[in-house]
Amino acid sequence: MYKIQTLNKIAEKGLDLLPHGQYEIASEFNEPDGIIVRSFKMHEMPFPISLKAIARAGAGVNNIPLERCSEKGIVVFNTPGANANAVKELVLCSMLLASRDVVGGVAWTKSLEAPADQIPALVEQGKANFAGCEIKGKTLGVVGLGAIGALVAKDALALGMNVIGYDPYLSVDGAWELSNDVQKASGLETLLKSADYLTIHVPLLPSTKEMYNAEKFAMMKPGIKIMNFARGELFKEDDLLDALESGQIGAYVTDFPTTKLIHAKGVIPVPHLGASTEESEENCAIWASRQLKNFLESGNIENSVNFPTCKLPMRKGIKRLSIVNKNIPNIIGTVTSLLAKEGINIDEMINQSKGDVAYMLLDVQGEISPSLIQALEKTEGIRRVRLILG
Ligand SMILES: NC(=O)C1=CN([C@@H]2O[C@H](COP(=O)(O)OP(=O)(O)OC[C@H]3O[C@@H](n4cnc5c(N)ncnc54)[C@H](O)[C@@H]3O)[C@@H](O)[C@H]2O)C=CC1
Ligand SMILES: O=C(O)C(=O)COP(=O)(O)O
Repeated sequence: MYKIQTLNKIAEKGLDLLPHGQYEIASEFNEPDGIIVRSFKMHEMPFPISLKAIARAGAGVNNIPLERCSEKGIVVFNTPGANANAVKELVLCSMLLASRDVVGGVAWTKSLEAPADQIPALVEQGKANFAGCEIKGKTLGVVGLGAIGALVAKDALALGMNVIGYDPYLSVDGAWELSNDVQKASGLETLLKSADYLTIHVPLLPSTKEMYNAEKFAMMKPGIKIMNFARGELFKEDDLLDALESGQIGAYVTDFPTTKLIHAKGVIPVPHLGASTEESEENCAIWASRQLKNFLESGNIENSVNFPTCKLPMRKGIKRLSIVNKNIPNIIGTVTSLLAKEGINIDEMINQSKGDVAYMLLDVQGEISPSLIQALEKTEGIRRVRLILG
């Protein structure tokens, strides 16, 4: 029986893929085999030895201590793309909210207290306070052209905007997805100088933290409208507040409100709703559950954040060793000689590495004794050994 701990509410359609009798699912476990999480912050959480994998039902993994997971042989998955349409739709909506003061206008209308026959006249008198501009013909800068950025770029073109994009690490698949009509910025500065609207879709990493600061704001067109549905920490908050106050930034729609931002001039705070649609929650939960199930039952890894892709076909009756190790010389030799000493034959094997982490799967014939597992576990550089029976 595999124990799966859910740290956030996870859509039932995903959890239903983990059959009762084989999986036990609860929000609290002392020794879970796997965790499914959304935005719960896991940095302070201790990880028991039983924990083999974490599936993030979503894209951003900055809430997960990836380095500690790799050191402990815990595989982390995410589901980039599964919630991209939901975020894209809210970004498009936010671009309109930043252009037309619908938020202020609705609040003002709801505050009107007058006899019913006077409301239409009051509305006509007051509406001039909420007028705005159109997005057609304006230039949208999209930073990060992955799952979300590419969708936003495509739909902004369809709405008649000029779109300029920047992503120095764009994958080949990502490049195929991208419309030819998106202008490719030669550098971030070029994009920042030409954009009337800016939307950011990059992960929060040490290299992207507070990347948007006073120096960058000074490059932008005065009054630029910014949408941040990526992560709040991408912006240096005090610089942002100054730029909003001075009007250098005209509007800032953020999915990551903070105490200081909520009431600041030009801010439209959204309570982290980017991925909160029924469709996206189900997609993410289904994808996360599938990845976790596949890994626990076969040892196969696909689309992990901290591990290489590594898979062998799974068959009934197979005896498989799944071994996580440090990516250092001689481990494969040590493993194969330990197996040979016990008369274990290797039918098939695969070894892959990603940075400091390496992973191997060995389909074997022969008796795998607890003492052999212990000997493997004691080998220097080996972080985790698991026997999987097909
Ligand atoms: N508000 C919400 O509810 C949601 C927020 N997000 C956030 O949006 C981010 C992006 O999500 P996806 O598009 O699904 O991820 P993705 O992995 O498909 O795309 C990210 C893109 O950013 C690019 N990139 C990385 N560093 C960059 C840099 N310094 N400059 C320019 N481009 C850079 C990568 O090459 C990649 O193409 C996530 O990491 C997450 O933080 C994602 C989903 C929901
Ligand atoms: O997928 C992401 O990166 C998100 O920010 C979505 O977060 P959530 O799953 O809605 O808590």
